Amino acid sequence: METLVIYFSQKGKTKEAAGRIAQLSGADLAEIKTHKSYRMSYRKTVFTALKEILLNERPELDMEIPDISAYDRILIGSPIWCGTFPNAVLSFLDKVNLNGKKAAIFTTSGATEPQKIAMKIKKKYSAKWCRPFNANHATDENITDWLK
Ligand SMILES: Cc1cc2nc3c(=O)[nH]c(=O)nc-3n(C[C@H](O)[C@H](O)[C@H](O)COP(=O)(O)O)c2cc1C
Repeated sequence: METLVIYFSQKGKTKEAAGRIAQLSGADLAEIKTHKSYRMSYRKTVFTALKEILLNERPELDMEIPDISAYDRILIGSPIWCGTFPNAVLSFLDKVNLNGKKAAIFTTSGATEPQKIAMKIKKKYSAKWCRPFNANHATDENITDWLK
């Protein structure tokens, strides 16, 4: 099965999880990059994230959109910001067609679990959605189990 792991990460935790998931699944790995930089303090990130959520913004992407048609399975990784996905991830999801693809989300967070976000994403974007995965403290065994 051809798999793409695509992730957004501000501080590197999701990036690290994405790298391990890609390695263990033999997937291609790509990063969601935005024109605007999120290199900012925690406080400013909270402010920025809330503004983007409230205004339903879609930060402009600064990346080549991978050719989704080349993949059977898309694994989307993201930190949880203010209980949801950073809007940059929605900018990406708006640009691709996951219809008919197996897809799943994985998250890193302080504590929030990915299930509620997964429900929201499932309602908005059509795909064959699989079980979401909390990548906080995930061992290789946890990842391999999830990938089955
Ligand atoms: C703006 C902002 C909002 C956050 N909101 C939440 C939250 O609602 N729930 C939670 O458990 N963690 C929250 N966190 C913590 C991040 O999800 C966590 O640190 C994540 O692993 C960061 O991933 P990264 O290193 O890939 O950027 C938030 C962090 C930031 C910067």
